[in-house]
Amino acid sequence: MVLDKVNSPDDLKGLTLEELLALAEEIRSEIIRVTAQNGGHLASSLGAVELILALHRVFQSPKDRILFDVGHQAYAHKLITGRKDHFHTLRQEGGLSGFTKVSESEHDAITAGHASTSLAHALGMAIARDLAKEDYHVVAVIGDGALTGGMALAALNKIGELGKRMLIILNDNEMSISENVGALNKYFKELQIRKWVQDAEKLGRSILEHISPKLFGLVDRAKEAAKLILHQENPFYAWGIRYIGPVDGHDLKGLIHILEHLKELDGPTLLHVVTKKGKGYKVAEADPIYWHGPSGFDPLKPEKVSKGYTWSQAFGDAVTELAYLEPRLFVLTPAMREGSGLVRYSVEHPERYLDVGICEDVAVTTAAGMALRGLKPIVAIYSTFLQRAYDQVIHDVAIEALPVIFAIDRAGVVGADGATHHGVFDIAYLRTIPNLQIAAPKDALELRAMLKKALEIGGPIAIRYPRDNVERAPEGAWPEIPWGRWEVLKEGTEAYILAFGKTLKYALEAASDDPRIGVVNARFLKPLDREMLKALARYRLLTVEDHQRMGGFGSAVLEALNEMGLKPQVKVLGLPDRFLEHGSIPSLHRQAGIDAEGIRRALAEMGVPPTYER
Ligand SMILES: CC(=O)c1sc(CCOP(=O)(O)OP(=O)(O)O)c(C)[n+]1Cc1cnc(C)nc1N
Ligand SMILES: [Mg+2]
Repeated sequence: MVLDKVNSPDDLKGLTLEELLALAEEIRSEIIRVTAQNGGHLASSLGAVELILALHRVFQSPKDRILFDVGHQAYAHKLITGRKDHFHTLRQEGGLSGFTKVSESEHDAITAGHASTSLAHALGMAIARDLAKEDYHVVAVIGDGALTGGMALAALNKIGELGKRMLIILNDNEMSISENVGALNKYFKELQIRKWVQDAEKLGRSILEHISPKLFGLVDRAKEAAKLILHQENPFYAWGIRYIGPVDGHDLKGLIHILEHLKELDGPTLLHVVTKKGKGYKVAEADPIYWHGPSGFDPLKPEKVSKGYTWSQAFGDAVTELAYLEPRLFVLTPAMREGSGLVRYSVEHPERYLDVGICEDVAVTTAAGMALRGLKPIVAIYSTFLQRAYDQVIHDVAIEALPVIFAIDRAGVVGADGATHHGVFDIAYLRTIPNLQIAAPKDALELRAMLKKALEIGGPIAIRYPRDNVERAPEGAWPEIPWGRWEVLKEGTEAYILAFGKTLKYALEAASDDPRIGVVNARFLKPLDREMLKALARYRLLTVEDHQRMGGFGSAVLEALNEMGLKPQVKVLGLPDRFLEHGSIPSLHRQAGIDAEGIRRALAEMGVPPTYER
């Protein structure tokens, strides 16, 4: 195997083209093999194999810095940068991260996971390089989806103005997780269709075959002039960035050739490569949406597997039905149609559905604009990605108490995607915002009740729910819910567990048949149910949440007790003040002590030990 000979990118330099092509196929097989057992970002990584080999052939990592936006497409990069013997641990507890991670390898230029960060990182690195009068290349690989993010477009604006030497590789596969959106995306498609651009490209390259790279700049300038004369208003020119392409992102020889030339150029250059998401694996090429992130499959007989009925689907079903009852309802997603359970809704209500691209800030403020003009928008968004729109929640929604609902999916630890994706800060970053209410349903029925009530009462409301399966609620069921009121699920004589959201199941398990332990579904965090809290203050109280301990639900309870002048014995269970890495959700909960065992331990520490050894 050629891969056996590759322990660092330097080992690529001595390989023949045939060996490189063979290596690409070996890498594809290894990516399929390991993703089949561990799950992971299969289609994106298969589509970037040739590009990554060409980059590491031409540039000298780690001296040259090669950045991968989102970092989910970088499995080939991991395999050729000394991690092939650990690749089987991908996304497993204690194993390799599923994204690039600075602390994992000197070849990982950035810690990624959230989209659209690579260009600003690259700008910063180029400035630092030039200030230190050092000499290395900065190369940023960014997907067409990630390029829809405002951070990326704003960074381009600055990069063009400063004219720093760097190479931006636009990996255009016309896909985000769903089909990509946006005017730029439409323009790229047009570019690929305009045969003459490709012919001009081929002409330019064939001339280069016979002349020295030095003149490449001339040809490049000539092409620029040609494009300008032909009114080829290429947005990158407006940004002051040299645009080259589109070129075939799977033509290894051609990529090496053009990268050799581009590395000689000064100033910022964007190379537009066209790739096929899922390249080299038929099922993934045919359905890059499902195979973007499969959770595991038989590599010889790859079939889609159902993950069971999820909270995301429960949300999708509820809003799809609600839209028939409430004509002003409008649902927005920042590029997460499938993940947020909105496929059915987008088909049944296309005129009241909007995928804004990977720009959560735009999603929230667009919703604010809609609310100001009479609509009732719901922003369907992962907890971790809502972090990208914090100011918009405050400035554009909460100050005017607009009727925007935040359906916060993936609230809590999310498992194999790890620290960049755990949704464990939203309570802390939302609960201090005036006018904004926060709730967490215990099941799909309560989710339906909360969504319907939230539409009726208006005002910004955040409803958070976990990455988990949930029992399906009957279609048409719209139970009433006493807004702001908690629910006692089990009476107790000595202590009460106040559980918020997902941890309720652990609380019921821990209390099980122990008459001393009561359990409360503390489903409203803002407003807290102060009346019930006051009534329970004569017991020992244990709060538990799938969220950072600091600033979470428990903090809110402590503050409320303090304001009411009540001083019961209280213990707060939550996630520790560190980043939890990737691993299985139950294992991460166990490590954090918020599972049933952890709750029992906490109760014992409070003087209410289990009635018998378990
Ligand atoms: C992994 C993850 O969380 C991905 S990968 C991905 C699509 C990226 O499309 P791109 O065209 O850049 O790459 P491609 O897959 O190669 O086509 C999204 C939207 N997400 C979720 C997401 C949402 N929002 C933000 C801020 N970051 C991320 N990572
Ligand atoms: Mg893409």
